Amino acid sequence: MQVMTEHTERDGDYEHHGGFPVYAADPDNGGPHFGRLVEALRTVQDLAVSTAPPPEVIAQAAEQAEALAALLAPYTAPEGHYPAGRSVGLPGRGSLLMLPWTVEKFDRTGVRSTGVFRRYHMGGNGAAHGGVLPLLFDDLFGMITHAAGRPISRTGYLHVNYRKITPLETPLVVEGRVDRVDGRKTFVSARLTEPDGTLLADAEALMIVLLPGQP
Ligand SMILES: CCCCC/C=C\C/C=C\C/C=C\C/C=C\CCCC(=O)SCCNC(=O)CCNC(=O)[C@H](O)C(C)(C)COP(=O)(O)OP(=O)(O)OC[C@H]1O[C@@H](n2cnc3c(N)ncnc32)[C@H](O)[C@@H]1OP(=O)(O)O
Repeated sequence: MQVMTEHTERDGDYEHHGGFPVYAADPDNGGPHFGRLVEALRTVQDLAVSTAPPPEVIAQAAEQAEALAALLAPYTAPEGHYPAGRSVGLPGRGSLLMLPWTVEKFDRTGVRSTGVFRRYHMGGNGAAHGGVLPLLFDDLFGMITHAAGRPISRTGYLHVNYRKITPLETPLVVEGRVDRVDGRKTFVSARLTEPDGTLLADAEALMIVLLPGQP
């Protein structure tokens, strides 16, 4: 996947991306063990919201979690200088915040991503939490805008239509594109479906190109 593509219609300003620093993808995806660490942490997240261990096991888990945090804490780095969010070869670009989905198509005509919602993403009665769908769509819309060669943009609005209960642990597809461009405004839309095409949710959003210096 190409990142920070070279140029667009706002050529002169493009390198500034508003007030954003220029990010680059991590070509090593965080090195040989990073993907494994992120996957293990995701499994811990799944278990943290779905297990009921006895107090002595909780105490042991707390100690191990505290030890892990102490191990990593000395290596805190500035934004854009850690692999999370920049490892485009990993699910969710290696960011625990993002859904662990895999980008399958990334070009000017749109972006498609596939994956599952896991136990961690559950809302009520076995279905995906309503809040994780906007997260999926928002990140997709950022990628769509980027893949279309637009400078860094922020979401002005994001509208989600929940059409059907979104299941967990079921392979799903999300795909979207730029519908229209009007100056700084990029209008985008996307659909979340089951592999057989059953529509679960659709969304539309307005992405607004940042002006120089805008945060
Ligand atoms: C990080 C990547 C690392 C590399 C890894 C590799 C690959 C990754 C791939 C892709 C990812 C790449 C990049 C993604 C990076 C960053 C994306 C971050 C996205 C976000 O983090 S997103 C967070 C939620 N987002 C906000 O936090 C926005 C808060 N907000 C504001 O910051 C301002 O609001 C702002 C600046 C957006 C606009 O403010 P402003 O003052 O400059 O402009 P203004 O208000 O004049 O709007 C201009 C025109 O939009 C119309 N308009 C505005 N809002 C509207 C609305 N709601 N409905 C209808 N129309 C609306 C106006 O009516 C006017 O229209 P007109 O010109 O026609 O009059």
